[in-house]
Amino acid sequence: MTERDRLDLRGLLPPTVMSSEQQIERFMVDLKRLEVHARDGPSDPNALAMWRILNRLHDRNETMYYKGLMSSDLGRHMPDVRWLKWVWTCPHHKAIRHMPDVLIAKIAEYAPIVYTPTVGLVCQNYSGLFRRPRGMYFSAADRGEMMSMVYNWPADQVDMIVVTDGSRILGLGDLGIQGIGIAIGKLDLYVAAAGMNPQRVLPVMIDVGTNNERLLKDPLYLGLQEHRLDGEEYVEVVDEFMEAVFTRWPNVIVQVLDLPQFEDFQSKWAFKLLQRYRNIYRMFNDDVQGTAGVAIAGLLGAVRAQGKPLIDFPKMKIVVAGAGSAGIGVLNAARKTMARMLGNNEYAFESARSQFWVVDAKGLLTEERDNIDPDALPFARKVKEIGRQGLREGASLEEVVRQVKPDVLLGLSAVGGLFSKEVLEALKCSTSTRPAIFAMSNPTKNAECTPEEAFSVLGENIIFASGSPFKDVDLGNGHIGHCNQGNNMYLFPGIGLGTLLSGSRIISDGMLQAAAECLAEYMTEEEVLKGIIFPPISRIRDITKKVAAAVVKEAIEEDLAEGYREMDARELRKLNQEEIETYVQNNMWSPEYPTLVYKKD
Ligand SMILES: NC(=O)c1ccc[n+]([C@@H]2O[C@H](COP(=O)([O-])OP(=O)(O)OC[C@H]3O[C@@H](n4cnc5c(N)ncnc54)[C@H](O)[C@@H]3O)[C@@H](O)[C@H]2O)c1
Ligand SMILES: O=C(O)C[C@H](O)C(=O)O
Ligand SMILES: [Mg+2]
Repeated sequence: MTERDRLDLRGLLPPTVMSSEQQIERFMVDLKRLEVHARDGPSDPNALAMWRILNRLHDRNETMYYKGLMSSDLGRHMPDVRWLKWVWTCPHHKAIRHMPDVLIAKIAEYAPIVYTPTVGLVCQNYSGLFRRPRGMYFSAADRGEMMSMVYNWPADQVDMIVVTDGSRILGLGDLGIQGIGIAIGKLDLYVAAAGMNPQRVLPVMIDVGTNNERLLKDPLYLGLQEHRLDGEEYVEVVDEFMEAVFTRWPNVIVQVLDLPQFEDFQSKWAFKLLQRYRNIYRMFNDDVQGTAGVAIAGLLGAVRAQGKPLIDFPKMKIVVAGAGSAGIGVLNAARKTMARMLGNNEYAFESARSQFWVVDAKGLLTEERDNIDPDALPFARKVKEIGRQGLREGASLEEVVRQVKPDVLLGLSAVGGLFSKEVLEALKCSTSTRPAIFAMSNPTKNAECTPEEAFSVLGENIIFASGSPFKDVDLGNGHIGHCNQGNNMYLFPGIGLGTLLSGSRIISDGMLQAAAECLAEYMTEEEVLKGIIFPPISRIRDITKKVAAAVVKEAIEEDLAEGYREMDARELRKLNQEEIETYVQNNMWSPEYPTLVYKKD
């Protein structure tokens, strides 16, 4: 550590210091792991190999990497991965610069590699995959040092930070320091979808230990090998980190903006930290707030897909499986949206509550539950009420679905296959003309059901969305069962960009709501009636631009917008809708080489 401090490297490398022997062993074990995956793997070795190749390109040539991810028509010209192999074998960096068009790829093809689901596999294997550092590591061992070590980061400007403590990575549990992979993957979307400048994004891992016994015993694990800090000690570390990054990158004079997104924290901390920081710092929690917005857009899409007016949303009966950060975030937002439609008063808020049934690991949640989580408490059903519905505390998901006959079954449980054949059969009793199934857990194997399973049990008259990408289903009668990807990726890049460009000091509920409404309105009536309620990922840059514009507009209306660079608050207020979109568009980074040498013809 003394050597790292002399070289100003604190925080730029994972906390564990390894000998060269250990480094070689780590490399060899990682090499072998590919074989193991190939032999017995449910994991996809091909996806992991593609990630490695892309990652090397990311390290070597950022412009080319993002150009590859962002453009939209490789599919037609280059339907396979030949270009990646070519990049890999090309020895001359300069040669790449002269052949940009060859390297154009499409985001729909590569998002599943750099983001969900492959990013999950990457996190699970990150200690082995680690080659070059990317991002910063603030560990429990750095307490008292954070204010100075934050200056070790080489960039003077940082627009966007994605930070995780690795405690709940997708549906994969505690992956400790290896969770930094998700911060890197999310920031790839900030660049590719929102046009954030890759030089000004910072992935961060707060390493407060891990409770994953396998990692605690793994000699090649790169993080702190101690149990997680808890309570006040934990909060102190996160406080120190927040203070350090906001001290180095305040936004007033130098117009440098930073904006952290909290990602994949255990729910017990997610809500506490959100309440602690959201009114002081410009931050948001993607799993709580981003997911909620995407789910609201999906739920409103499901109402439209039944040919009903949006005002019918408060009549929907919704069963939610999973009451963690994502589930509770969705429940709160859906309840508020219903209440707003019903008159926005206390009575409306109270009556909206009765549209939800929450099933967690212990079954149906009621007021009879011992040690009830305070965040889930508002959604615990009254015993008398559910008695009349033939239900009880702890009733199984299947029973709940059978008795409630819901319009929507939404999963954020991280339990793959939870929507079993029996549960889907029970949904046949739904009183809806077109029930909706949202199997939102990630990665792929954690999805509550696949689209094939849903369409095969329930037939074609359903709406289906999943968190990870699946292919549409050929229903065999000339019809296609559409599989939507309901993932917070449709919102977080736009929320980040919109906040940055508005110059708002906080991210208000109104700004989040505007983002969700923008996504909900994005699909045309015709698309929605076909069951297409979310855009395809190939349109992510366009939807992100619109979401960002909606966030800027709302910040202006709420008088929160303080402006960005030459666009001060007064100028911002003069812009109409179209001009706001142009302003957003003009501030999106594109992967082009800057001209360094000008030559007269
Ligand atoms: N699609 C998206 O955009 C999106 C966004 C955020 C989270 N997610 C996914 O949602 C999942 C949950 O995330 P989280 O942060 O809320 O996790 P979490 O650990 O905070 O919560 C998980 C919840 O699921 C419940 N659960 C466990 N077993 C269950 C069972 N058998 N039946 C019903 N409920 C059960 C738990 O009791 C808990 O309430 C993860 O897989 C994550 O990838 C998806
Ligand atoms: O990372 C994703 O794909 C979505 C979400 O943030 C999750 O935690 O699953
Ligand atoms: Mg997440």
